[in-house]
Amino acid sequence: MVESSVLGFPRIGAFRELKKNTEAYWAGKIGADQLLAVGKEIREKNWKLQKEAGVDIIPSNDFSFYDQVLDLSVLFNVIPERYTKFDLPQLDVLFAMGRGLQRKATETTKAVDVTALEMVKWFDSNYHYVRPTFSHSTQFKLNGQKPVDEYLEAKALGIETRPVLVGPVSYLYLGKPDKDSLDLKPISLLEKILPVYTEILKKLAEAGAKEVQIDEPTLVLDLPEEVQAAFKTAYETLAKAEGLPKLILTTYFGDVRPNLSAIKGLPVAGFHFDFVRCPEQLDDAIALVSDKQTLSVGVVDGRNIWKNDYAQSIEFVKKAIEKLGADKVVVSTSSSLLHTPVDLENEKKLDAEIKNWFSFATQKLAEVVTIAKAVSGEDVSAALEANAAAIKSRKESDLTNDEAVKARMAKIDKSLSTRKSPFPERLAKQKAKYNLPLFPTTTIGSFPQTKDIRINRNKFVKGEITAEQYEQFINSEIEKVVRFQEEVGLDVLVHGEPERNDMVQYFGEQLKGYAFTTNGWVQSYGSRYVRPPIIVGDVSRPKAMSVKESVYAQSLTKKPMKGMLTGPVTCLRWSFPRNDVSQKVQALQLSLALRDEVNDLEAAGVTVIQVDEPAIREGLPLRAGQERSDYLEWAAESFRVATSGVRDDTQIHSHFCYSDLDPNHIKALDADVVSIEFSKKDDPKYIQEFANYPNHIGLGLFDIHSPRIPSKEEFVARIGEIMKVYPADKFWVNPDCGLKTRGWEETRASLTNMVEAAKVFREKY
Ligand SMILES: Nc1nc2c(c(=O)[nH]1)N[C@@H](CNc1ccc(C(=O)N[C@@H](CCC(=O)N[C@@H](CCC(=O)N[C@@H](CCC(=O)O)C(=O)O)C(=O)O)C(=O)O)cc1)CN2
Ligand code: MET
Ligand SMILES: [Zn+2]
Repeated sequence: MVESSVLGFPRIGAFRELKKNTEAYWAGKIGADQLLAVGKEIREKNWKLQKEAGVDIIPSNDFSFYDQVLDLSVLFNVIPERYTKFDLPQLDVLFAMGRGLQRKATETTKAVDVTALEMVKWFDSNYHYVRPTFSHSTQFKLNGQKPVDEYLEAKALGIETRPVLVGPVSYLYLGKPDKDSLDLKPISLLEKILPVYTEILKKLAEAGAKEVQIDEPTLVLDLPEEVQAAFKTAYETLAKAEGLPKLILTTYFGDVRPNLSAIKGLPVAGFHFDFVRCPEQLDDAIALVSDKQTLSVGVVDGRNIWKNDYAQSIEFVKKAIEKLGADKVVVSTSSSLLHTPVDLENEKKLDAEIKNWFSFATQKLAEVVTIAKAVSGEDVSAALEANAAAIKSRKESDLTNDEAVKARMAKIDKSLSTRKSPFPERLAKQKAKYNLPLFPTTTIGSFPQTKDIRINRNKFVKGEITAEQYEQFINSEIEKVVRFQEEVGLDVLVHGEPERNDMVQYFGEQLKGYAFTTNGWVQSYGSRYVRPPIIVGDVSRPKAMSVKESVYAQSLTKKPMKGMLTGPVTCLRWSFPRNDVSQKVQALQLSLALRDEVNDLEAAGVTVIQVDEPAIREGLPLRAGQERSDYLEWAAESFRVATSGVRDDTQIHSHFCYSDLDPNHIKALDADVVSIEFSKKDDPKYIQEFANYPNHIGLGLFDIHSPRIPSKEEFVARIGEIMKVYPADKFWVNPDCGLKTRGWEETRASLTNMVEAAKVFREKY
């Protein structure tokens, strides 16, 4: 009998219970006990759901109140000193590391003021992890035993689970040195961290765990030699320790082949590979596995929502069984299901035909179980027939093909992706037109999405207020934001995006070729979730999407107003994409739709236009090579197709966040001004790299994930530091990213301080 396994299940709850309670806890509305109880309930539900679906290998320790990598940092005491000096309870230390904490002293507690750790993209997904931050003084030791507690919790429910841990090499390699230890290479800490891994693994074994899923996703990256070598050191050391559970070395999101020599012959009990992302690695994976090891075959997609093609998966798994034998093969999800919505059954508004093409996390449980049964020779013919019919229905549907879009795509050429003049000429015309001061100040687009805004939108969606009432409400929000910016003294204004539920979903909802969910939430970071819209067919724009709001905002002020759009690559990356058409084709279709929008904005008098591409780095293929250079080409081309239909004196802005960027990649977009997240970038080398960026640039000056307010002096110090290497006449002053997750009070205070700091430099230069 071939076993089925799941690498991780969404932890947000079917109706965002985790978000609601976490935020209530932060607001002081519920206590820690209640939050902990909610976590426990979610875990129990998830385990039971998997058990009832018939999954053989069920994960534990896939739950987290914020992020699984941050959990490990707390567990291993990788906690910079600045978080430990306030005597906070451990849960609050964890949240302070994740999102910063600033609060006044009370009679019983000290004042706290600490910024968050850096948050970065989890590989090429829209999930973000909190980057482990090491210093020379880091002392590894166990703080508690979360993985053991959760294993025992499941066991008490009568459910045997397989705990999940990020492995030592990936954990170190995904980290970075703290500001006080910039010369430290995290991987050099391997020997020091292995004892705590040994200790927690031993405790798991003592609690009864037979096997542990040890995630080493960095194996799908191009790794420096010392990191490759670290696998041998790590896993041979762990194998020597006595009384440890079996380890399943788990990789996902890509191709492991270039690193096979690093893991060949390692003393582990088995390997997991992602064959959805890279089916071509099957033969090598089979060859890697010794007769004592197992191969977990990831064929059910943890990153997308399309129904599994059973016929194809069964044939695939059978190839592994033929070579290795049924007892050596496990059928699995490709990665954790964290990246998919919880349950398709909670979608009440999806068109029935389209809904039948989808599978969310709960449905995927049945998929791994059915495939495992099928390859074990059990009769699952009814499920196979229904599946084949759904796959066929999608292939043949008229909903996916649009001849007009295809005809327009065929006509894309160089003229469509080149601005009329090179940057220096455009710059001269833009300077004359906008006459901005040195160190111009601006924001990235969104202003606080208050409860009031969400409630009004919710009423509108439910039909409790009319379209006119809603429009009036949005207009009053726009006016408030415009007046606020004038008052604070910002130079280039925004309308604040109050009409948008999300920067991608909002456009998806207006584009043809898309489907969207009402409850398909996926965790993006901490308590922030998204409902990625789903690209089901060829994409086009039936009518203008953002012109009305931007024109209204511009009508309220003499200062330049930025039109605000989400770029083609980001629309693609933050949607669930089609898997029957290339990403390039989907991005170019989106770029044509956006080009029309950009041109309409210009024609309506909105002539500073920001086209955000925060996901451009995330889309970069994980390994260097042909696929990566192709991506860089088509990603930049799509941006330019969207933005190059405008006059020279129309100023195109773009914005990027959450990644280590390469200025050369950004250069290819040829935007006039870019703003990038920067406040957590401490490495002077990185600042230097951006000093050579040819067009104008705003290096983000404060972290917008944290409610913390930087003082004017802090801004002055930071700008001063950057000015040591940076040409003053190219520098814009702005936050890291949009302010939608912030409250008004912090927003007002931070922006006031930021503008005051800009004035200091205007006088100086
Ligand atoms: N797609 C996407 N990816 C991104 C980003 C982004 O902005 N969008 N930013 C970066 C960081 N990631 C982020 C992801 C989400 C959020 C975020 O703010 N999400 C909101 C939800 C946004 C949303 O869809 N809001 C809807 C629904 C809001 C809602 O919950 N409404 C209530 C009703 C109103 C109420 O009582 O509050 C309900 O449905 O129950 C709306 O405004 O209309 C949240 O989790 O709170 C921010 C950053 C990278 N990736
Ligand atoms: N314009 C968007 C905003 O300000 C850009 C966000 S990038 C994640 O929210
Ligand atoms: Zn951003």
